[in-house]
Amino acid sequence: MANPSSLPLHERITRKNTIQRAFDLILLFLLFSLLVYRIASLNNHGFTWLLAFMCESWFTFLWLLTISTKWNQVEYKTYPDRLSQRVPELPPVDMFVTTADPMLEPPIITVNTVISLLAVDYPANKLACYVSDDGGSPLTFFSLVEASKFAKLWVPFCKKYNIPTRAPFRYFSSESVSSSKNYSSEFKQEWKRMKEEYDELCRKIEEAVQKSKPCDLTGDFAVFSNIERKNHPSIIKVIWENKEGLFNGLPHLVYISREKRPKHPHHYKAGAMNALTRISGVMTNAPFMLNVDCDMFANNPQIVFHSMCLFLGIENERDCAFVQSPQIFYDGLKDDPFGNQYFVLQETMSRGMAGIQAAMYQGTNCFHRRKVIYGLSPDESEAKMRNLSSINGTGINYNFVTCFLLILFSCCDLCLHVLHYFCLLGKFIEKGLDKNFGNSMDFTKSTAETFSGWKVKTDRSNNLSSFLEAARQVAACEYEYSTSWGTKVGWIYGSTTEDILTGMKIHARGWGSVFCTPDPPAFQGCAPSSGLTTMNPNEEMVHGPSRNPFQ
Ligand SMILES: O=c1ccn([C@@H]2O[C@H](COP(=O)(O)OP(=O)(O)O[C@H]3O[C@H](CO)[C@@H](O)[C@H](O)[C@H]3O)[C@@H](O)[C@H]2O)c(=O)[nH]1
Ligand SMILES: [Mn+2]
Repeated sequence: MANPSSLPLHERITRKNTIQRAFDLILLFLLFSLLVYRIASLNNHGFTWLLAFMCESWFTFLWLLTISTKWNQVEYKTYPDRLSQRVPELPPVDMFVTTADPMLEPPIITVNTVISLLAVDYPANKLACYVSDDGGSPLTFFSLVEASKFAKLWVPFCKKYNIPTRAPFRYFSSESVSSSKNYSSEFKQEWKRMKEEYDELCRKIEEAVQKSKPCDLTGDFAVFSNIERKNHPSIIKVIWENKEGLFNGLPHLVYISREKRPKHPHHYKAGAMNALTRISGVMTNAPFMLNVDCDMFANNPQIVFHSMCLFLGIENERDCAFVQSPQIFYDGLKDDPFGNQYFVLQETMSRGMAGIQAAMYQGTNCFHRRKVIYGLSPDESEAKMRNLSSINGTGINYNFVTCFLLILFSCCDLCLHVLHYFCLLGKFIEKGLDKNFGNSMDFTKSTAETFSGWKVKTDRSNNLSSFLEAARQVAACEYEYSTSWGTKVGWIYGSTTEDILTGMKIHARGWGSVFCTPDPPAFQGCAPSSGLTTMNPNEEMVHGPSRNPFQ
């Protein structure tokens, strides 16, 4: 039997699509025959023949592109069970959820997404969930506070009984255990309690939705009094902190509403993602970041493990800047009359693109390497790791004065620490990195950690609240001025489809990416129920990038 520690974490399997390829080639042959026929008889016909020839040439060109995106479809099979043998310590992951309007995106949906993330099978002390609320709404904050209370019961229940669906609204809509004989009476009792607790949570949120204010705006809620949606300071609240760093506890949960002022552009979702990146950088600074829309819950509790099999198992880091999972919708209409499931896009094109070089970034259901979002190319990343990791004391290029000081103070731990810190920052400022990322010392320091491959590390252990002031600073609307946020760093501005621009920019730097399709599906969302609501995002997707092609 093979040694378990030498088994691969994933396999790349090429799909057999011989019949499909044969059909595609026959069609291509027919198209070329038509073009040849047009050219051959062009003289006998007039301008209309030429026009038809031009149109058909364009169509043939598009057909060639379509074939090439579908030609080499690949699938990645992941083996999460092997992770514990191969990786002694799993890396932390910061999870981002964005919401913008509690009326259009009901808080109970956002809450379910958040709960499903808090309950994933991954060491809880390696996870932090950040919720960005562009609505600046006390209702969203109230719902999250209540959700965190419910999650303290729900998460242990899910882990104890290995519950397959961890978004409670989905779980309770499909499972009814009271009449079934297959369950133990202990489970039935706990299930009943969970159901009651969840119903209570729904009731509280529903009540809050009906009122003009969800509760008295005092205490933690006082910041929400007298603010407008588009005119308020940064609001950052640590709702729950896994202070003891419990492996089986509840991950950190942080509420964020970045500063908004009428005269400052906020850049929609891309702006929210960049604020989330900076705030999480200051607070937990995990090397991997997951981003989901508020209506996309984690459907496969093992999804973080699956993604880690790809990130950590890939031979060459440059082949995996991000791990994208498809957007799949539950309870879709039979035969998908409005095309909500994007079957061709998800099933053939995305797998085909992954086979050529890289899966597309779809804006949600995606894990990124933090350093990729910071704008590094694969070559720069390798160079920086070599260069900056040396600051940690192994082969550092200290000058004479520093060496003298080092010897002088070597008996004093504190002085060494301070010296080390200034060397690190000095190197950053010398390289101009602070100009790209803005002038927050805490954030600059966290970027240095990211670039060094976490060989230099600040002890942030479980003291999120002490970073609140720094977090507010990087959430301010003026923070990005004269920096590279939105152009070279972070999510790219200037398009309604920030995902396509950001993904293309990452690929243009030389990174590849991977399409992750575990069973059951990684994430699921709520499908639009009418044709018109489907057409909106489709129109955005098709026209978004071309509205600003030079970004
Ligand atoms: O100012 C804003 C606007 C939107 N959002 C959030 O961005 C997400 C996506 O916005 P939505 O209007 O729902 O767009 P969709 O068309 O449903 O989303 C698809 O298309 C977007 C643009 O291409 C991608 O960003 C999304 O990830 C992708 O799911 C949602 O969570 C919103 O809450 C913000 O946080 N701030
Ligand atoms: Mn949406």
